[in-house]
Amino acid sequence: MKNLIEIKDATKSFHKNKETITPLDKLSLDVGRGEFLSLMGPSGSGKTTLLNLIAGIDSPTSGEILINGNDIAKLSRSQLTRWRAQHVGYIFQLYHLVPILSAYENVELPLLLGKWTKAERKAKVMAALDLVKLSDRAQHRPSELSGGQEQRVAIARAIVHDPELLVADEPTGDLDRESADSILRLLGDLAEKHGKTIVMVTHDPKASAAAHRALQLEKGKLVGEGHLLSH
Ligand SMILES: Nc1ncnc2c1ncn2[C@@H]1O[C@H](COP(=O)(O)OP(=O)(O)OP(=O)(O)O)[C@@H](O)[C@H]1O
Repeated sequence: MKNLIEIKDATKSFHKNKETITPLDKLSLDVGRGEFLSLMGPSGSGKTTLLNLIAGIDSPTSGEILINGNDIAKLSRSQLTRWRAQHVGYIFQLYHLVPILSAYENVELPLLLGKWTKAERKAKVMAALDLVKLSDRAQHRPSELSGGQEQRVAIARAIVHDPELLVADEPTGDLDRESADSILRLLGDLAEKHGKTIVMVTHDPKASAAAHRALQLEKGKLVGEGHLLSH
């Protein structure tokens, strides 16, 4: 199977008072294995809603979300939580690191849910920190790191359990250009050298241009494809 993600007619709607809000409207989308995809679009166009459906944080009102051929829209809340812990890494704009823990301990967190021994955890954490080029900062706390380094720790935490899917919501939104570019190169490497499938929401055309494919959302529908900037 070539695609990791196959979304078929996914709709998400909410009822508020007597109004129905439809952040996603019968959206269909395929994402290949090892593809780095960016989603752009105006505020309120449904980008985060779509990302949350792909990551199994939320379920669609109707439609299918096939990941690896498995329709996660059919899973119960607890099945979805278990599925997510195994298959998805989430990267946030503001890193969401635990301030009182070291970089090492932050990266170790997702592994504490599994049944690895301490030595196995150590090998995985150090491999992830090595991949983001921060093994020399393992004992630093987030406040002792730059924004770009904090985001690298957050990426190490997202990949430490070796998920095939990474979702990133504005991962460079809080970074200066140089740090942003280095994070984008890292995400590109994770797709190209490590086979991760990455779906990234961004408002930054330059970040979007770093992806293999860029899609534009408007009012809950895909309206266009292509890069706003060339490489
Ligand atoms: N739980 C909810 N209940 C009601 N409406 C919601 C809910 N979640 C999202 N929405 C609405 O769905 C629409 C799309 O929201 P979404 O966060 O997906 O947009 P976005 O494209 O990510 O925007 P931004 O770029 O500002 O983050 C918005 O109008 C929002 O108010």
